[in-house]
Amino acid sequence: MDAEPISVHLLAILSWASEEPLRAGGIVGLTVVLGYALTRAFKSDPLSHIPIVGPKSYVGSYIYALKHAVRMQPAIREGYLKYGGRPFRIPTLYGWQVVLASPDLLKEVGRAPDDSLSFFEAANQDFKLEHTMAHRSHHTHLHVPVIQNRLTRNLARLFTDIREEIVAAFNDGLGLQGNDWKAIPAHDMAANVVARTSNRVFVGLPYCRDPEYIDLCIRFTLDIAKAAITIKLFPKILSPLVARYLTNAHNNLQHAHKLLGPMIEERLRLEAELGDEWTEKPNDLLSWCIDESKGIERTPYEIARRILVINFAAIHTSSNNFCQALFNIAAYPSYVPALREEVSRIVTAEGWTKAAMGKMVKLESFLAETMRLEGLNILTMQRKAMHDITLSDGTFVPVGTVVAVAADVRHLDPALHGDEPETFDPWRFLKHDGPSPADGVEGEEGEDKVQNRVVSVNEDWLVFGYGRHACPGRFFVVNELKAMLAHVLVTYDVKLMDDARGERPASFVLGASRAANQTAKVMFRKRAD
Ligand code: HEM
Repeated sequence: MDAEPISVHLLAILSWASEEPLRAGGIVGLTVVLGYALTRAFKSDPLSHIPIVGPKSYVGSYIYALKHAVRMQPAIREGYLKYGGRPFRIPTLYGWQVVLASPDLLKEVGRAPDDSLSFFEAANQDFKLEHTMAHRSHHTHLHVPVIQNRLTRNLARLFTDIREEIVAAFNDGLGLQGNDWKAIPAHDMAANVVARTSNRVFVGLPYCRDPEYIDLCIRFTLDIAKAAITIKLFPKILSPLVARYLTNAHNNLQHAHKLLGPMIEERLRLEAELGDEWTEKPNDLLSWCIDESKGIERTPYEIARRILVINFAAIHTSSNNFCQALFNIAAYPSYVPALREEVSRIVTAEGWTKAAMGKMVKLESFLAETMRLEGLNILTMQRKAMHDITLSDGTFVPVGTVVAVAADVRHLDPALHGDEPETFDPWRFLKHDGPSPADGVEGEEGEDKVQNRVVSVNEDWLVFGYGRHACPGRFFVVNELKAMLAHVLVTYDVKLMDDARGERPASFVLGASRAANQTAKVMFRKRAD
């Protein structure tokens, strides 16, 4: 199945060739519709057995696809309710999106090996990774076990560095004077603090404070997304040339090599010279990636590229969720005293440690609720069929089809997550064990527990995916996000801008992805006490 209809290529050629925008607009519009209709009309439909959401006619489904290109959520919900958890498909501008929603099928997809339902090939189709990141990082994944095992195991030891970088990054990023309020562009600030903090652990000082390197780490993900759109506008045969000359994918990789290459070279030299006697060896993700790199992976260029690949997975995912939680702190001030009390009490008793973060159950529930309602993935766990497959419910999935799991509708299902699922309830995931103060049982006090650890992966909680490709960075990032939020709560007052009129900045939704509002500002002030 070719996922890029002829119309998309025609659109590209026409819009490049024409110098009369208005007339070209009309011609392009007509061509898109005709191209799409022709593409579909002359192809047999290998997915005809999977029910469709929206109109069944060619032109009707194209108009439906255009309408839902911006917001796919209502279409997914319609399919979820209409087909009662059975697979369904939605027309998109690039072909059919097959959606799975039943717990059994999502478990099956999560467990499927990559030579059957491929995570990497689905990501490649989306982001054209073989051209934007080059094939090596796309096909080798040594960083995944490194993140999953070594990063996770070292979190307690690295926590002092994480905390130090958070404090410094907020100080530098906010630039507050005295006790005055200051309006801060929330999204950009969040990206900067997250990129610095994460890279303190990825590559260490001084690189995590180098504005040029941090800018590259933040920009890289967006450049990949833009490059993928450009590449998809042209026939596949031209992809390598388009990636090389019409996008800055290649320049970004060169840039990373220029910035990190000398340091990586020096580390490789010391490793070769001193081996196990290198007592000053940095304890960071870069060192662990070097340890695991063999043969042609073990060059400064390849290792620098791998660090960018890790940033691609880490920065925007983390900063978006931090920004969404920050908007919730600003928009729902009535919950702040309880959160502040919890953070102050635990930090006073334990200090700023990983163990202390684990005890902040109200903060964890607050973060989980933010991710449930404002998480990045409306659809998740995209997988591409590498051969014809028949799922356990009998659904036939032809080779080349991309399937995905409906995360949002499960997160909004009242049977799974309780009443009023559309409402932000920061204590939704708290459970009080034992008597509460209101019970008046003397000498006994129950304790709050969080029912849903954010790092969980199960069929009802899909923010980090599920199964063999569930996010390996989740243990790191949940600690990082909690440490950042705890720091904000006890160090700053935060409120919405006056002109927001009490309304939380709306998220930006495109297709099946959601991002925090990119332009909204939030007011910050250093707390007096
Ligand atoms: C709040 C932040 C984050 C969210 C919401 C998130 C979410 C996800 C999701 C949904 C997947 C795909 C799971 C699947 O398809 O089954 C994934 C994969 C991945 N994530 Fe994260 N992630 C976050 C942060 C991070 C961080 C900080 C790192 C690195 C330190 C990271 C590294 C990765 C990698 C390498 C993969 C690919 C795993 C594989 O190839 O098997 N992520 N993440």
